[in-house]
Amino acid sequence: MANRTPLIAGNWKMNKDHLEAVHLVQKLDWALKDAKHDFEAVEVTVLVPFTDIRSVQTLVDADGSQVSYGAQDLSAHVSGAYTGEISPVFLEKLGVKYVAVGHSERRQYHGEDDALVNAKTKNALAHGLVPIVCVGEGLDVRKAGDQVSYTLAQVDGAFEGISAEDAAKVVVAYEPVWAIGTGEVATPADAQEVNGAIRARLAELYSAEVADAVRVLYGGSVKSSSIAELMAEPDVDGALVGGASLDPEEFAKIARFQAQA
Ligand SMILES: O=C[C@H](O)COP(=O)(O)O
Repeated sequence: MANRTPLIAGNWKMNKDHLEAVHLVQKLDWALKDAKHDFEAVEVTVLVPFTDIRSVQTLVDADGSQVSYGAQDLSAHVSGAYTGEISPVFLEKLGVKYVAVGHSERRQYHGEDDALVNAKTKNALAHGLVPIVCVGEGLDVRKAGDQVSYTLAQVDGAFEGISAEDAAKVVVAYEPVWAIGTGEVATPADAQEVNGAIRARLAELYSAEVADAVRVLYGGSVKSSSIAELMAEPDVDGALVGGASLDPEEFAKIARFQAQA
């Protein structure tokens, strides 16, 4: 895995209000502290609903927690007449580190295309946020055997016009849509095939150094029982975890994949 620090990111999706968020982060923090989790070795973050961010920030600050927090989306704009949108400036002021961009649920239910994903990725980078750019194919594409070309086209779109310096900061999450929330995990070989192809494409678009720096996560029904074998693949640098991130003990186990007996 070269020198990349693995990242375990929990995407809560539209779950947990701001009070429940405090409890969940507190329990996660305790579980990780009990396990003497080495945050230098494996980074842990939670992507929470916008309305939870302030509460999570207060808790993390008060507890001196090393769990970072982030958002699940951001606007492609900075300010102005964009009703309902959230500026990266607001997120940055709340201490947000990571922001998911182009999650398949945004692409599917909100019509987000590669151009918008690209604009949001640029906006995040311009305001000191680390975008977690989500890519991945649906079942029809997988059945046709076109998962690599389909996903690489999304990568090309997301990175269009982004400098090498900025590209090296981006996190990419490969999430085959057929494995999201279905209990169906891609095999480690499936994940490696596409994650490896993403890294190779970054080397073509930029350089071997940039490709080597970018963390490429896997997402889709990740559990503590599947994380170790996924992480054993050379191009899987962590996980974007949905459902299992709502259970603090389970999520802490996923984050400690290296330490598990
Ligand atoms: O962002 C997370 C992914 O959509 C995976 O969700 P899941 O772990 O519930 O399948």
